Amino acid sequence: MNLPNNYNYFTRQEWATFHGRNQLNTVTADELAQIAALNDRINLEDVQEIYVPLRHLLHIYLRRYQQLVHDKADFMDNEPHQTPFLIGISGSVAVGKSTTARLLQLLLSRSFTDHKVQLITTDGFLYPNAELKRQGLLKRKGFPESYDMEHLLTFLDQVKSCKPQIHVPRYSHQIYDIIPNGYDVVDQPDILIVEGINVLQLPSNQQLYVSDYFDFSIYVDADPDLIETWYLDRFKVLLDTAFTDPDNYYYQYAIGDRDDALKMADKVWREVNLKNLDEYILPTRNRADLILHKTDRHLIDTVGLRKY
Ligand SMILES: Nc1ncnc2c1ncn2[C@@H]1O[C@H](COP(=O)(O)OP(=O)(O)OP(=O)(O)O)[C@@H](O)[C@H]1O
Ligand SMILES: CC(C)(CO)[C@@H](O)C(=O)NCCC(=O)O
Repeated sequence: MNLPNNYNYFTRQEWATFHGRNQLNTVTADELAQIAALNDRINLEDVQEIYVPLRHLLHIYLRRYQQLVHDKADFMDNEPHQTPFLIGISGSVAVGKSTTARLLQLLLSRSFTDHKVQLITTDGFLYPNAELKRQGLLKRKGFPESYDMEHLLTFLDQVKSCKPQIHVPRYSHQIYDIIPNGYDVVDQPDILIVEGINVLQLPSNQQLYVSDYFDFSIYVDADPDLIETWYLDRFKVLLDTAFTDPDNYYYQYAIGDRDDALKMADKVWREVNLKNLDEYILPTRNRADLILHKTDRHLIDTVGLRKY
C-alpha cells in the first residue's frame, strides 16, 4: 500500500474507538435492517466500526461549518441563511462509491432528523451517448472530457446558493446512457452528498474547481486488481438481469457467449476504467479529507484522516 504521507492512518481497530460518547455511537437494529436491504453484501461490522465513527466526525465538521456560516453572516452584519453542507465521495469506477454514499445518506438522515439529506451522482453530468459519439468520445466515457463540467459547476453553485427545485439529469447503467427526460430534483437540502469519479477533479476554467464546493470529501480506495474483480462481478450481475430485457444495454452480451462477454468487459476495464483511475482519479486522492481503504470483500482495513 502506497498511501500519501499527509494523513494520520488508523487501523480498523483504532478507528472503531472514535465513536464519541453521545447518542450517535450505535446503530439501531432498524438501521441495520435498512442497510441490509440496501445491499445485502455489506459487512455490518463495517457499519459499527467504520461508519459510526465517520458519522461522529461528520457531525463535528457540520457543527463547525454551521457555526462559521453564522459567524461570517454576523461579521458582515447580515442575517445568516442556510447553506448546504456538501460531502464529496470519489474513487475508481466500481470501488463502491454509490454504496458508501447511500449508506452515509441513510445514517445521516436517521441521526439528524431535522436535516434534509440528499444524494446525487455526477454520472448524470456525462454527455449523452449521441453527443459522445459526435465528439468521438464513446471510448472515453468517465474521462474528464466526457462530462459537461460547466453544467456540474453551475449545479454546485446553485446548490450552494440554495436555489429551489434544481433538476439533475440521470444516468442509467442499464441503458448505458443519460435517461431522456429523466431527472432528480435537488431541493434545498441541509446536506448534499455528491458521488462520482470526478468530484475531486479538474478546473473547467481557471477560477473554480469542482472540489472547491465540498465541505468534506472522502476517497474510497483499493488495490486495482481487487477493483477489477468487483467490476467483473458487477458486470456478471448486470448480465444476469439483462437477458429478459432487449432494451438493456447488456442484453446483447447476455444472450451471447458468456466468456466472450467477460473478455470484452475485462478489456473495457483495462483500456478505459483502469487507465482513467491511473491518469485522472488516483492523482486526486490526496485532496480528500478522508481515505477509506478496502481489502478483500470490500472490508475496510485502514482509514486515513488528512492532517493538512
Ligand atoms: N461495502 C460493500 N460490500 C459488498 N459489496 C459492495 C460494497 N460496496 C460495493 N459493493 C459492490 O461492488 C460493486 C461496485 O459498487 P458500486 O456500484 O457502489 O460502485 P461505484 O464506485 O459507485 O461504481 P460506478 O462508478 O461505476 O458507479 C457493486 O456490485 C456493489 O454491490
Ligand atoms: C458511468 C461511469 C463512467 C462511472 O460510473 C462508468 O460506470 C462507465 O460506464 N465507464 C465506461 C466504461 C465501462 O463501460 O465500464
